[in-house]
Amino acid sequence: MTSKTKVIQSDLIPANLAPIIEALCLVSKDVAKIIAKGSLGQSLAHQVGENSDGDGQKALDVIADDMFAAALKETSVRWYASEEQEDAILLNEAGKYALAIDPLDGSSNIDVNVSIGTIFSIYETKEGAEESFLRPAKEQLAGGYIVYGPATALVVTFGNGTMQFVLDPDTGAYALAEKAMEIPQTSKEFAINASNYRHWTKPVRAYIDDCLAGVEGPREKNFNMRWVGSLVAETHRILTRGGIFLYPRDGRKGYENGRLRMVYECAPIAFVIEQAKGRATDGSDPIMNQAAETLHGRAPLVFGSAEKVDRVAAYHDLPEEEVSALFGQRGLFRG
Ligand SMILES: O=P(O)(O)OC[C@H]1O[C@](O)(COP(=O)(O)O)[C@@H](O)[C@@H]1O
Ligand SMILES: [Mg+2]
Ligand SMILES: [Mg+2]
Repeated sequence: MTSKTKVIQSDLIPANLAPIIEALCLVSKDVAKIIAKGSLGQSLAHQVGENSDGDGQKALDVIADDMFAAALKETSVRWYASEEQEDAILLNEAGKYALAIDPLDGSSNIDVNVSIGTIFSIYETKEGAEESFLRPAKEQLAGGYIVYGPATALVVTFGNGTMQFVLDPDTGAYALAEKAMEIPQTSKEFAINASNYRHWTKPVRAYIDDCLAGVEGPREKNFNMRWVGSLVAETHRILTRGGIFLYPRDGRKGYENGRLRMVYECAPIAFVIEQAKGRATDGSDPIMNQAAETLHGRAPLVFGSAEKVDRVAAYHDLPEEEVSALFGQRGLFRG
């Protein structure tokens, strides 16, 4: 990329947010290079600490966080809230925006060469940090992610559809690949960490049981399962070929609201999905209408093809006796 060409050039990016998106793209190129060096480069996967959510902090979590914070300090971002920092930090006193970020999502995959990513969310800033981030997800100005996979791609929405830009290794710039992504409405794939089956609530167990029952069960068709352990990778797959993702609340201590954090994971992913004509709920109610109570507060997350997400909500609405019934007696809409 010559110094003249911008890292991302598109009239589809609102002018007021372009400098922030450019900063995210420039840092993402450096993060992609660090990841691409793998074990030839600095060690990325060893634990260097613990974040406020009690997760082990990998070296790359912290490296990426430092890189994004430093670059965004030069933009109009006033508050910077990160998975890797206890509290939001003041970057630019005069900044107009509040940015929340999961600098490195899918950390358990860093050392096994599986796709990982960065998730971000942008709001109009308010005076204080809490009021800037603890607000309904539908107030986001922008939401998106960068996935570091076989291709490095930026998927972003500003409220007028979901766009995909791909990093062209030949030019070193992100180029528009899709102007309006739409989630395919039919798919036979579901994504859930099935090892937690015994901890799930009855509606979620019933929904998965009925998928597993295949053609012999009430769904009368067979399904396939995927679980990458990287939210951005699952999101990208579902945006591209449909399906449903579930990280529900479960009975484990600390998982009363699932594992994913509202401010820098659920809210931006919900925004991207809804703008691609999909659906994102906590199992029953839209994520976009909800606000986190604390910066690292969690929310159960179910998203994907609208009909599938609606079906999960219907399981939550079933009377207790019907949920517990063996599959086949459920009064659910057929199809
Ligand atoms: O290991 P589990 O319980 O299956 O959870 C996997 C989920 O955890 C996450 O890795 C959490 O994100 P971080 O890696 O940023 O902490 C998601 O990307 C992924 O969907
Ligand atoms: Mg994450
Ligand atoms: Mg993370």
